[in-house]
Amino acid sequence: MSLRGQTAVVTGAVMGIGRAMVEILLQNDAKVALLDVNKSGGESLTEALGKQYGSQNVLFLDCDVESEEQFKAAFKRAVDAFGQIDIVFNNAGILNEATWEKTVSINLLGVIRGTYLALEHMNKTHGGRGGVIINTGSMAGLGPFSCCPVYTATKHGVVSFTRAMASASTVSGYGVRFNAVCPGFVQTDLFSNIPIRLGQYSHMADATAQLVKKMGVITPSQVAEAVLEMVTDETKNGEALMVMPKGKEYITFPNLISPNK
Ligand SMILES: NC(=O)C1=CN([C@@H]2O[C@H](COP(=O)(O)OP(=O)(O)OC[C@H]3O[C@@H](n4cnc5c(N)ncnc54)[C@H](O)[C@@H]3O)[C@@H](O)[C@H]2O)C=CC1
Ligand SMILES: CCCCCC(=O)/C=C/C=C\C/C=C\C/C=C\CCCC(=O)O
Repeated sequence: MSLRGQTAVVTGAVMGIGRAMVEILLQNDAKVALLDVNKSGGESLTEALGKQYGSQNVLFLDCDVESEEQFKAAFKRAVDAFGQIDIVFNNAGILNEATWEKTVSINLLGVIRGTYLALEHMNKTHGGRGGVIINTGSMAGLGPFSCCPVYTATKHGVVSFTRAMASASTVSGYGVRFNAVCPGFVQTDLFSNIPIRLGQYSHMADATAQLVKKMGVITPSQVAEAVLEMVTDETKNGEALMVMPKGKEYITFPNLISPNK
């Protein structure tokens, strides 16, 4: 499937799931702006990707999603370089229950900030040409993950925000689809040094390791393939797609509130 002529912005693009998404977008002929706080890693990755996919198709932008100023400037530079933005993957996230305010700031506020800034360029009611925004949730955004209450709260926030924005977009005619990807355990850097990341809940690390053994672990590429499906399938809006070793599943939620009823 070709995304030729389409431009994507990916946050948390240098490692893990974000990096896998960058690669699958480039393999499908999109142009990609990589946003990350890891400047040296981002520059060397972009140089390598430029050699493989063409330097005109890939751009690194040093950007902390906690900073409105840096994020706004990064979107502007992506538009200046590529002409428009069609696909946004708000993916940057951390797991740290000790620095829990930062976890909220990156995982939830960063996604909201990235969504609103993206809409400034994509919203059809403001001269944009529409597109799709995918936000990274987690299985922890669908049910409680007891060793990480704050991380769980941020991911529930991401899933709910995404679904509410999908509905708002439909009602308001933004022409932008919104979906959340909800992976189980993924083999990335975030999945290392667990006791430190759990802070006051580090005593639950062993019990969680049992859960990991039971549920299994997936690769970043498996997540990227699931995200690509929601990018390209124009029928998908307001979805939360769970990605697990046993496969993918679109989650059915109770229909408690609908503006159309
Ligand atoms: N690894 C896992 O088991 C799972 C991860 N997730 C979510 O997937 C997303 C990506 O996580 P991973 O790839 O696993 O992590 P990772 O640690 O491998 O990669 C995260 C990337 O985000 C960047 N980043 C961190 N803070 C940033 C900031 N303030 N601004 C911009 N970039 C920043 C890092 O430099 C890094 O390149 C996160 O939202 C995470 O919560 C969801 C489910 C499972
Ligand atoms: C069921 C909820 C899945 C949520 C996944 C998620 O968003 C992030 C998970 C990140 C880390 C997992 C946290 C604790 C894992 C505990 C031990 C890991 C043991 C690793 C090992 O080497 O076996």
